[in-house]
Amino acid sequence: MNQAVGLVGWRGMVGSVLMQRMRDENDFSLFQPVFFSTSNAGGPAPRWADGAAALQDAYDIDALKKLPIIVTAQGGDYTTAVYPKLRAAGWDGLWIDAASTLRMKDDAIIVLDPVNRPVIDSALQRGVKNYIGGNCTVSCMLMGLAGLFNSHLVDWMTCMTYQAASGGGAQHMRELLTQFGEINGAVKSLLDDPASAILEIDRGVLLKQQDASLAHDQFGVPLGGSLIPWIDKDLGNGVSREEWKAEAETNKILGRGPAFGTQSTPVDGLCVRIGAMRCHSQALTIKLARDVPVDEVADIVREGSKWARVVANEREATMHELTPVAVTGTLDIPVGRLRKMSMGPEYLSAFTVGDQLLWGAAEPLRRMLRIILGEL
Ligand SMILES: NC(=O)C1=CN([C@@H]2O[C@H](COP(=O)(O)OP(=O)(O)OC[C@H]3O[C@@H](n4cnc5c(N)ncnc54)[C@H](OP(=O)(O)O)[C@@H]3O)[C@@H](O)[C@H]2O)C=CC1
Ligand SMILES: N[C@@H](CC(=O)OP(=O)(O)O)C(=O)O
Repeated sequence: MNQAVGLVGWRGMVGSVLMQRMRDENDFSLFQPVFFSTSNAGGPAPRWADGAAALQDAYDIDALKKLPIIVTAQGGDYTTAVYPKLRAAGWDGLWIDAASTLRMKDDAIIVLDPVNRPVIDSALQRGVKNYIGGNCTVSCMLMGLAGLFNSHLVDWMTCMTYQAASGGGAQHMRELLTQFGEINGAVKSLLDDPASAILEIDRGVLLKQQDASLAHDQFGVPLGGSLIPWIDKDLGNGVSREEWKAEAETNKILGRGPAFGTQSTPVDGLCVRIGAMRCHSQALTIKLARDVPVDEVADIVREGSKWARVVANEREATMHELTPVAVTGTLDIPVGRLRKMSMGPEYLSAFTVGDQLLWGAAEPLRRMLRIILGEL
């Protein structure tokens, strides 16, 4: 019989995308799933999981302990509450997790195998037990630029992000759409009248955005028709936690930095929430280690991973291929706007887009499970 694998958080937003990808790729033929729930122990397993037993209690350490592998997309609070107890109870299994809680721990690897398979393989050989998905923005960026990083062509990089509502979770996506709807409703009669003045419509929009009644429980402020240049916690030094992750996680994924006896590659920028649904986009300035012609850069990007796709730096291609609308629901990571900047021949601009629920969350986890099962 196949190995048993515990699945926690399978019905959440990230978990649902993960389950769909696993079904699409026939992953369930490789293991016996044991489904857990934090809210409905004893309830039925998902309808599509033929023959799976009833849901087990995701807080039951004895039940979890029986599994050699646990995959969780339940969230950081769950990991914080359960993981230490499980290890304290002597559990020696493999923990695959979407949450950031354990990411930077010394005994954890950040998984993004198309970029860092050697780091993963070496960890498995050493007996490392914790394999954690990276921050969505970092993972999507590296899936696009793996070629340049792994060729040691990046001296430093700035990333200015345009992050989707989904990064905050399902309720944030709903709130964004509710805001758009409320704003539209506030000026609908004016919009329907071709003779109305645009500045009157604009005033109506602003009034609604500034109205305390506009839905804002999740974001705290209006996002529809606006943006929020701060994501995640305030580290107290002018840097947001999302911005801090860029350098910390990029280097850890690549196996670089003092912990690996090498220098870190500086990666820094500003992280901004915008009104996109589930694709994170990033404008990058890359200081190349040497002057590499743009067509060579394009080849290196293309060869960096099977999913990186170079978009010609032309208006039509950019408008149709380098947007959240074009990328949502696909594993493609388009990289475009490749050109040398006026600062000099070693300064390269790039723009990339990635579905943050796929490469940014679910895909690295299911691939890690396949690696462990010897199927990738
Ligand atoms: N959102 C994102 O973009 C990313 C999130 N992550 C990480 O993944 C983890 C999970 O995030 P996310 O999937 O957004 O969280 P969700 O809030 O969508 O799901 C988490 C859990 O909430 C419970 N839940 C309660 N009500 C519902 C409902 N109506 N529908 C579905 N589930 C419900 C489920 O647990 P139960 O079945 O036990 O009741 C579910 O597993 C977090 O740690 C996050 O940091 C990582 C990368 C990106
Ligand atoms: N913080 C990310 C989403 C996320 O879950 O990131 P992390 O896995 O690093 O906590 C965003 O808001 O877009």
